[in-house]
Amino acid sequence: MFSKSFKKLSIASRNLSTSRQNNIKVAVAGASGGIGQPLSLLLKQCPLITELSLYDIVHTPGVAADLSHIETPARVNGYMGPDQLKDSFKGADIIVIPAGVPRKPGMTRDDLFNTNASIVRDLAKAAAEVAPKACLAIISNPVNSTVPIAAEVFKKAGVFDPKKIFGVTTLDIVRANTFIAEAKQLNPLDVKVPVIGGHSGVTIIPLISQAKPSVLFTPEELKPLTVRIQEAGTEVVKAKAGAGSATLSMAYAGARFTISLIKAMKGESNIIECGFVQSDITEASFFSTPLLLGKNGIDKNLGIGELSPFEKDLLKEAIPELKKNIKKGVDFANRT
Ligand SMILES: NC(=O)c1ccc[n+]([C@@H]2O[C@H](COP(=O)([O-])OP(=O)(O)OC[C@H]3O[C@@H](n4cnc5c(N)ncnc54)[C@H](O)[C@@H]3O)[C@@H](O)[C@H]2O)c1
Ligand SMILES: O=C(O)C[C@H](O)C(=O)O
Repeated sequence: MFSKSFKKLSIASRNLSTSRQNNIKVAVAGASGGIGQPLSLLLKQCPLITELSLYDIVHTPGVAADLSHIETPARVNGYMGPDQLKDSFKGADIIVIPAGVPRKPGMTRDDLFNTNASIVRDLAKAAAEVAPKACLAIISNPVNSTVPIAAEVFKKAGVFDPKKIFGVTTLDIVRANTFIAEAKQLNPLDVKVPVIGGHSGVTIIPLISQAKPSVLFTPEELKPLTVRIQEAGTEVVKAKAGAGSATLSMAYAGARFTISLIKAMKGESNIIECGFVQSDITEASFFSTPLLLGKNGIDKNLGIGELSPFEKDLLKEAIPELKKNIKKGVDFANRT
């Protein structure tokens, strides 16, 4: 009798200590927003997450109370306002940042710089202080500049690890997969298209020549398809007519990227996602490529592979714009 209950107890405590080792805390900054709320909902559904920390300058108590009733393991805590920022990030394994203003029709992503640069800088400062080993997944636009800002902040604090700061470009891949599946009548779940470069206009470079399964387009088809992928964000901004930009598809893409990071952290092999990271693959010091993810962020940058002549031209056009966007972010971080 005694030995049976002792056995039960020791199994229970073994399970508890395994689950302690397996704790994954994800913080979302901007959690009350158009992206933040559905992203937090999708993350709450992920059984691998044990703590979901929701930070925003408004409304997080309500969002957290609402999500906390969902019957999944993640404990949900809401934090509101700058006084609670560091508590929300403390101990996080991953910090996802969709904080900041979205575009309205007629605006470029770069037009968001004046507002969003300082928001990302301040969030990165807090992360560098209380969660320097966390992976950062930055969604806030302009991604081509906000990622270099966060990296500079981490460098200044002496805690920069280039394997752990990512700009989330997953939505570009999701769109490329969807549009190509539509064009070729394939199941979108079977299509995988790498999209490299950055996350705005001509810096978005879909590598359709590397699509899996392999697909063929005439030059007359390839050009408009590429432009549609590059301008898909604007397509949504126009359709929303002043009510913001992509939120639901971005929440899906952000959750996909975050859950891939978690799976890799937990030792699952062959987890590959594109991400905008510090890079020496091209002349641009930050560049998105397929990345093999591991226990500590990037295991290996998989590079750009063989480009078609059409894609080489896209790359040539993207580099000057990317370099300009990156410099703007770096200069801002060093000035302020
Ligand atoms: N990377 C991508 O592919 C991609 C896709 C879509 C949108 N975005 C970008 O994501 C950002 C957010 O878009 P959205 O539609 O969710 O906007 P939104 O306005 O609906 O939500 C933004 C949220 O950020 C919060 N916020 C503002 N300042 C903050 C601060 N200092 N700290 C914490 N939270 C703060 C706001 O209170 C709000 O809840 C925009 O910059 C948008 O351009 C990026
Ligand atoms: O287009 C935008 O402004 C938002 C986002 O970057 C997107 O690609 O949908």
